[in-house]
Amino acid sequence: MTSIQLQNVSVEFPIYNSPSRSLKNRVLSVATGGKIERKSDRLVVVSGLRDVTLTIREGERIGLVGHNGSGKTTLLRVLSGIYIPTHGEVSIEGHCISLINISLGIDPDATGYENIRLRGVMMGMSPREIAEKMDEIAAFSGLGDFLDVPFRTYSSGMQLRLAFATSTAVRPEILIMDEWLSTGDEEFKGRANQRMAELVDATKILVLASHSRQLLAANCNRVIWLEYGRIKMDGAPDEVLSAYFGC
Ligand SMILES: Nc1ncnc2c1ncn2[C@@H]1O[C@H](COP(=O)(O)OP(=O)(O)OP(=O)(O)O)[C@@H](O)[C@H]1O
Repeated sequence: MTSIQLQNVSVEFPIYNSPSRSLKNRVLSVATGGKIERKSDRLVVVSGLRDVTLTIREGERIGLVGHNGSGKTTLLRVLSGIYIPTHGEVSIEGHCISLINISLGIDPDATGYENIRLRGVMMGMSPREIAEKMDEIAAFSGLGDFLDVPFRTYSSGMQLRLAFATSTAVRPEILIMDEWLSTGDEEFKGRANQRMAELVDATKILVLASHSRQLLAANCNRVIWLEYGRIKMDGAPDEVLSAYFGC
């Protein structure tokens, strides 16, 4: 059964070389959603997440909301295995793909085809799976003969087409996103939107962080509001989004 379980998870970023003496000797809540704490004379830490306990089950489409610095990206990175919590336990059952950075693994000097392989490996695809999907990814990218030349010669739109086509070629059980990926010119955008909708439909658990009420209301069946790295509210989208957006 696909599931995610977080037990008392905290993520702290120690700040070395910080002007710690200029920070007051107490917890500082900044105007945004972040928190800086002076632990001792020598140690200043920024809290990303604080004591988060959370269970996500199959079928749930989770939306994350919160002010800048409230911990949304930190949580997505913990779920993607990029950050190991400073405290607490994370247990993830199911094949998980993160679309937080779709250009991760891309080598500017490698060709389009080589980059499809590199990115495929980064996402945990086997060489055989990559070979099976190669034609479909190449066709979806619409890059034609450009796939034989180095990535660095592509326009920024072409680079995104390649990263998008490759990153959305797998069907994970758990999908982690921080935006609705939509890229390219009008023609590509239409196809990209459809591909994203199919990907989200096929996934068993979605975790999507966004500042867009419309996007969260359209795609989520549960919304979690983070503030200062903690869960402030967790419930039905209508209820949480109304409370967060204030209407
Ligand atoms: N690499 C890092 N080093 C130090 N502090 C960090 C790091 N990454 C995040 N933080 C801190 O952790 C807190 C949470 O940041 P995070 O990026 O998770 O917020 P967010 O909710 O995604 O914000 P936004 O809406 O602006 O993207 C912030 O106070 C931030 O300063």
